[in-house]
Amino acid sequence: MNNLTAIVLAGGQSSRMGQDKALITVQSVPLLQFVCNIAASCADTVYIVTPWPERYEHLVLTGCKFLPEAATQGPLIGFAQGLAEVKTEWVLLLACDLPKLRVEVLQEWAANLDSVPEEAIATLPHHAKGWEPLCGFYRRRCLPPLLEFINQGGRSFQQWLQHHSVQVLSLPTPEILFNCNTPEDLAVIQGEFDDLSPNPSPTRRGA
Ligand SMILES: Nc1nc2c(ncn2[C@@H]2O[C@H](COP(=O)(O)OP(=O)(O)OP(=O)(O)O)[C@@H](O)[C@H]2O)c(=O)[nH]1
Ligand SMILES: [Mg+2]
Repeated sequence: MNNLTAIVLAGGQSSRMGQDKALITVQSVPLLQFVCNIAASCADTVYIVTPWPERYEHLVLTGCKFLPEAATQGPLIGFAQGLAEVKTEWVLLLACDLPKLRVEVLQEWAANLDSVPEEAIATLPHHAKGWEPLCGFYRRRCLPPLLEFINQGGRSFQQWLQHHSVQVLSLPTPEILFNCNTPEDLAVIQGEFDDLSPNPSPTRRGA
């Protein structure tokens, strides 16, 4: 299809949510399944990096392959583990808690990877708090500097990216990065989808 692999990270503690975010359903679809299906529409190979693949075996994850981790050591280490398997020049990295991700936006970004300057190791959205490292593209050749950073004790994407050239990905709407971390975030997203439904719940509409 193209020269792209995707890595979906699904090994977080979900401590703010209080239950595994990967299995939370939005419009009846578990979040991990939603994100992986979008990833599979953009990339030939999709790896799911997680310490607990058995939790997700019942999901419909066509064309996706689990890469089991020994333990949760944070997203940067999970990414490095996935990246070690990648054979393509570019990899799309995604969190599993992005309920507003849009396939057409990722496909458009993927179609423009050829125009990213050679010196950039990644192309990512940027917002007020810095880079959005878990919804963007990295060059496979960033693995050696990433491993060096990790071996020196580094665990933060923001700190690692500070040392490198990164190209900004333009966002058609910041909404697609909506991160579902807490029960309040979940209530917001479920409320929005309820409002779009042809038969909105009478309790939400109120009198
Ligand atoms: N494979 C893997 N993924 C991780 C790890 N830590 C976080 N992630 C993933 O990284 C993404 C972003 O995680 P966060 O939203 O920051 O948080 P979280 O750890 O899942 O949840 P909190 O405990 O509430 O911070 C999610 O897709 C997580 O599943 C890890 O150790 N391994
Ligand atoms: Mg998150």
